[in-house]
Amino acid sequence: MTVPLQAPQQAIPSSEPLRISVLGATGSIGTSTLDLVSRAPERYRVEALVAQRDATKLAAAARANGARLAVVADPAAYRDLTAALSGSGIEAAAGPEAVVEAAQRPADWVMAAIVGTAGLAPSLAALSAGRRLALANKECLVTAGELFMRRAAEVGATVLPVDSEHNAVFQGMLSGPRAAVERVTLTASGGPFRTWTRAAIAAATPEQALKHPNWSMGAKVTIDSASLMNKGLELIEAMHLFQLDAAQLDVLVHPQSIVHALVQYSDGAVLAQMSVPDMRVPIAHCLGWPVRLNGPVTRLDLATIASLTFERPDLDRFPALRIAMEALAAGGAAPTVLNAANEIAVAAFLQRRLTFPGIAGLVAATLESVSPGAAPQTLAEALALDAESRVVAEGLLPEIAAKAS
Ligand SMILES: NC(=O)C1=CN([C@@H]2O[C@H](COP(=O)(O)OP(=O)(O)OC[C@H]3O[C@@H](n4cnc5c(N)ncnc54)[C@H](OP(=O)(O)O)[C@@H]3O)[C@@H](O)[C@H]2O)C=CC1
Ligand SMILES: CC(=O)[C@@H](O)[C@H](O)COP(=O)(O)O
Ligand SMILES: [Mn+2]
Repeated sequence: MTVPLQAPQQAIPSSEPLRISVLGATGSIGTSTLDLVSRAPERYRVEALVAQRDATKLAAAARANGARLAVVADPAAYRDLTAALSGSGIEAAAGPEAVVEAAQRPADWVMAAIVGTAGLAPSLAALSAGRRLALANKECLVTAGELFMRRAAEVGATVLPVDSEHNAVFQGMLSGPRAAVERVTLTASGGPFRTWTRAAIAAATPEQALKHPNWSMGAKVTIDSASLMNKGLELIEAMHLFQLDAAQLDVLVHPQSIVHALVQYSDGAVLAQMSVPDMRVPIAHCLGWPVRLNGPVTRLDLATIASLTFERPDLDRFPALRIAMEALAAGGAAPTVLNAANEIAVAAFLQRRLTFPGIAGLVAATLESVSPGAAPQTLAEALALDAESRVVAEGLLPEIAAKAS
């Protein structure tokens, strides 16, 4: 099984607490997940919580939720973690192998919310162990979507889409039949620069780019939203999750972020999924699946919102979306190169080593310099091409930074 596009007719019996693990527990998605879990502690048993190096936050979350194991990827944070967990009885571990082991630990439900390609090996490990995987980490699918979804099918693992648009598509497709789905539209807020001129965007600072109009998220996805690269990554993510062709997918800018996606059927019906922009809605959908939980979010009040507006994306002012669409159409390993270059470019922009337009510039230049070839078929192949693309992008960075300044 992959994304379960038919809801079971009966709820899965649940006399035992659901054993859950959260990869990326200290981040925006991880925190929202644990917020839901902490509201019904009798229903869940927290197994493993994983972060990169924020030992203080991780230990606090582990204590608050009675986790069995807390893991930091960065071995340098291990001492702080053991100190913060002292006397709690919670096991501590560190290093990339410990992260993969935590992902494979017996659990009924695993949230994959590590940011970037760093999340690929642990997410794949959880999937390969047959866990029900709530997938927030879109970079996994952009880098290695073919092999990721193939592995899910081979082991019969369930993949539940967490990304708000993909969760909306998942909900829209449940009305089925799958074969009657004609078109899928992902909405984009347009980001903080939606109405800015090209000249103003060229001078945008990290602080300005980090001010998302509607969502509170980690830095990397927030910068991707500002460049619209996020929507490009999401088109590739949707293609893999729902086995769609590039021609069946499109993007509509919707500044209110109330409608998250549209699924159009062969009879002309279009299903839209709506909610206030709060990730606890799609996370709760995945946590409860196939049952609907009672969610804590503000209820949608359309009369107060009054108007929902839609416009086409401007690919001239936001070239990152065009580049991602071209990588999607090119297929093969182009998305792997695109994702790696984008991770380098976003980090460089946040470090003020690159201008905002330099993000798209560096991704385009990297795609021109690396011959992508066929889509990676193994984790080793995906990680090798990812590493090679990062080296190329780092090498091109000074030239692109000079050009774009
Ligand atoms: N935030 C959102 O609303 C949405 C996010 N997503 C996707 O979900 C993923 C997570 O996003 P978000 O929560 O915003 O990101 P954050 O930056 O807020 O959190 C990232 C998490 O990953 C951990 N982490 C980073 N690197 C590693 C590593 N090498 N090994 C182990 N853990 C690591 C961080 O730990 P530490 O704190 O120690 O650094 C942190 O817990 C991204 O792929 C994003 O695109 C998708 C839709 C919406
Ligand atoms: C919440 C979520 O799913 C993000 O990926 C969101 O899509 C970001 O907003 P944009 O629509 O601005 O990209
Ligand atoms: Mn999204």
